[in-house]
Amino acid sequence: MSFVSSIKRAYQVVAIFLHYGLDELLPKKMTPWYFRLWRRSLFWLRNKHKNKAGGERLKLALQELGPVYIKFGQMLSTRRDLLSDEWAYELAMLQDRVPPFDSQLARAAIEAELKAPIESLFDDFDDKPLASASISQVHTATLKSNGERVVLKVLRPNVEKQILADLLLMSQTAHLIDSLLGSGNRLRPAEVVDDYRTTILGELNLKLEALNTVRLRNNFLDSNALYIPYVYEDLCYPRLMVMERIEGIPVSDIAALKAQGTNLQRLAEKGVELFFTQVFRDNFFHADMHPGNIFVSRENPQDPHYIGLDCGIMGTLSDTDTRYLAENFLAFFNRDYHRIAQLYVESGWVSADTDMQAFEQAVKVVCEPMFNKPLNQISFGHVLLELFRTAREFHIIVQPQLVLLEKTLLYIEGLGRQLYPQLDLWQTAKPFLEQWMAQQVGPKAMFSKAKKQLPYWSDKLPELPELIYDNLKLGRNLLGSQQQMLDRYLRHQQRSHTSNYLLITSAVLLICGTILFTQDVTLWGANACVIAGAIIWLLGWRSRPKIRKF
Ligand SMILES: Nc1ncnc2c1ncn2[C@@H]1O[C@H](COP(=O)(O)OP(=O)(O)OP(=O)(O)O)[C@@H](O)[C@H]1O
Repeated sequence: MSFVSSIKRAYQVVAIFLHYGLDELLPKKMTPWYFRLWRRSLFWLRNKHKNKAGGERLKLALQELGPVYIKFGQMLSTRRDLLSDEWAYELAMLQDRVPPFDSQLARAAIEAELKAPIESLFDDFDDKPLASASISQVHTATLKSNGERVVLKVLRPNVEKQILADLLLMSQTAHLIDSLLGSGNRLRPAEVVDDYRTTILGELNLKLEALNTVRLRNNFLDSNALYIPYVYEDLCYPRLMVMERIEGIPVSDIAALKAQGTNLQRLAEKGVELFFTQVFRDNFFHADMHPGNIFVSRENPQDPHYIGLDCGIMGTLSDTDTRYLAENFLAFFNRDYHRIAQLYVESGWVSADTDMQAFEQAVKVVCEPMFNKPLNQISFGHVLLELFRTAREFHIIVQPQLVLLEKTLLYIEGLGRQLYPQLDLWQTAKPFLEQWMAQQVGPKAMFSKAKKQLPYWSDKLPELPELIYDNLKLGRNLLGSQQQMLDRYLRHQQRSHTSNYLLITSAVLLICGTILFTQDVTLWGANACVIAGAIIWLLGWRSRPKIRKF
């Protein structure tokens, strides 16, 4: 995007914000005189939606700004602890109720990927979209080959271009703010935008999303907590994905869940279990768990299960990070901030020269007010966020995967508390984490790790005699060539000694000859010394070893 179009887009963003009067929603203390002056200088951009409530205005503004802002709104909608119910409800509407795009464009995009007419593979393709979301649009159809009801998810036209342009603008603004705030600022908007960039770009390849969906589905095939729809892999492309159509109640529709008598406590607890299972058992977690992607099955309301969609953004952690994260949770649940600070160092998240006492003190400042509350009132996602922020002050670069995880925890927690406000994350998570830790250390863990390696060894075992023979042969050849090298080296050393000895002798004789010449004592003696010195020098020179590699 050129500089001019960047400026144009920046103006558009500001204009939309002001047209929806979002500046009026800022608290007075956040609007210093220069902000008010700047606002007045843009007097022609008036609030055109005075009659609408704040939440609705924010929703409409984000919607008009496009996918990048819509996703941001979705992220916000889960934070019921930060937003009023009315605002959260409005932002939750962003999830799958974005105005649809022309179905002819959708048809053209689908057929371009399939390289065939829709009717050749599907019956009853519905031109009216089932849902129209920020990145894609979803149409229903029936698969000709097996008569199954499916959905076709197709990317919005030009969505990549729009997203990249917006990200560039966001990143330019963030860098500008960064440099205005100086190096000591806690906000680091550029870092936030970079994280967000990685996340949102991952959503733009539906082929990748299809692969993620298959992997997550396989992890939960036998689960009574999560169902992931079947994906028709051979009908998936970068801009198109075909999968089983699911039926369920959107998790944010609490009224419908209550109406069918869903056990909300069980549902909230299952959400927490799912988070820990994905992170610790599978090390592959859904990192975009906003309510628009989660449905609840209508079957068995007393022991309900979730249905998960949209696996565009998935996270994984390294083994070490997973282990330290688990310990971190346990230390946190045990209210041991000394251990928390220590774990940051042990895990390598903090450099060894960090002022540990100061860091521990900072961790204490974050954790102590939390520890005074009952566990069911603590937001763990929020605490983790604060810990990462503290870590940043100590120049710790928190890896994007951990940030992704922290956001997921925020979602899960927001969702869980929305379903069941008394949700005690600790009671639900503790047994899981303790069991996991027990599996990681001790003889049982060693045994299970050895068991994990078993298929590898059973695969390699038949090759073992051949490998031993090859290695012995290699060893023998190596020994032979080493012996040759040693002989050559010794000969070289010997020649070098002889040559040095002769050259030194010749130098002595030449010096003696020169002295005898100057003394005018015996001319024949001086001549003999010089001649002998010259001959010996020649011999020494000739016997020099040649420079060679061994
Ligand atoms: N397999 C499916 N069966 C039934 N409905 C589906 C299915 N997949 C998607 N949908 C509907 O389409 C909506 C959008 O799908 P999805 O979340 O995958 O799209 P998206 O563009 O990635 O959206 P966002 O990024 O806003 O989450 C879902 O909220 C759901 O209502």
